[in-house]
Amino acid sequence: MLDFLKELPKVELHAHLNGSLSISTLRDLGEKVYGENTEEFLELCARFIKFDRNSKLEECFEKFAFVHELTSTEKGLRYATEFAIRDFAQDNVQYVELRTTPKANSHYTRREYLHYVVESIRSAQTKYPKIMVKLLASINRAEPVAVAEETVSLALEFAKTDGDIVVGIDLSGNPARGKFSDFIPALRSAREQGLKLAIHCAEIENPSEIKEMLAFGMSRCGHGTYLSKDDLTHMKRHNIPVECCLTSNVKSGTVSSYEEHHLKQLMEAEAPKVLCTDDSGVFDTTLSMEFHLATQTFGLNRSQCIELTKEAVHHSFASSEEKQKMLIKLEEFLKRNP
Ligand SMILES: CNc1ncnc2c1ncn2[C@@H]1O[C@H](COP(=O)(O)O)[C@@H](O)[C@H]1O
Ligand SMILES: [Zn+2]
Repeated sequence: MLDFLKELPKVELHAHLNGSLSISTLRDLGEKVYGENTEEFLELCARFIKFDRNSKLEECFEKFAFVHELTSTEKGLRYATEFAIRDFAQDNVQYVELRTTPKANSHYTRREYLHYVVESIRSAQTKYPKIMVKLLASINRAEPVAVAEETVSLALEFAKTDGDIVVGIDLSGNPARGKFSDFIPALRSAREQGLKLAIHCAEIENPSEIKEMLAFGMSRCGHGTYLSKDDLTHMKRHNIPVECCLTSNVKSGTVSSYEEHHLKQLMEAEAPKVLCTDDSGVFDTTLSMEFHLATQTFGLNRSQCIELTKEAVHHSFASSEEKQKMLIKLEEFLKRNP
């Protein structure tokens, strides 16, 4: 089964750039950025992917500081983007929607951050022509609304010049921070001007915020862990897929075990869903492994894995021609693996 899943031309819709660098890629990046990997750096890499049974979501957000340091220069950021794409391509992901929070520091502005990422995506497309890459600009809800407004206006600007790559906005960051309603005007303006919205919703228990988010609407829902039965009916009626990230949820402690993952409820309710990695680096996983976990835990068979991939094609922010291309790749794969 794992071989079949590794070969499957998969579609990844929920991947944070700075969270998607595998441990060996972090070492590659360390060498590029610092010239060598010191013992101390290797120790930090090992600690980066370490979780214990009592790990909490809060700890994940502290972990990102380590990669953010590595990508705090133009060089680091460009390499990180290329390496993340390389890792997905190696796992036979045929389409990935990366998302990343534009940052500003002494080396770059938020506009330059996006520019470097978009340029690296373009050059990676030449180097790894089998994978198609899109980008969502992330709003970190722990940051001020003014930053969110700047992110939206930059995403709109890039959507004009690089509309084949920049397709939407993601709302993410520590769900215990910030107030969703404060971000509504920025998100609404993005949507009205043609950007798609993927929103981290119900990653933790917060019924009033979930209500606000569902009333506002979204193209896709990140995690959806604490959606009620009625909410699932809403998702089904409005054809909003839940981006399920099994390892992320279990390792960060928002779901207590794989068996209890809400993918089961989503399947039973026949509600839209997609399998994703979230942060394949931090959570030390791959999309193939996420599918494998789903087959092991919930008994999904090969054709259900294909159906899930088709659902991902359908819910991607790709153009209809691009979706058609993905489906053809799937058909070709099926012919080789009847
Ligand atoms: C574990 N569940 C999660 N829930 C919410 N937000 C998350 C996340 N995992 C990652 N991020 C968001 O993505 C950033 C890292 O990638 P970028 O620097 O943007 O490329 C994190 O700092 C956080 O804001
Ligand atoms: Zn996420």
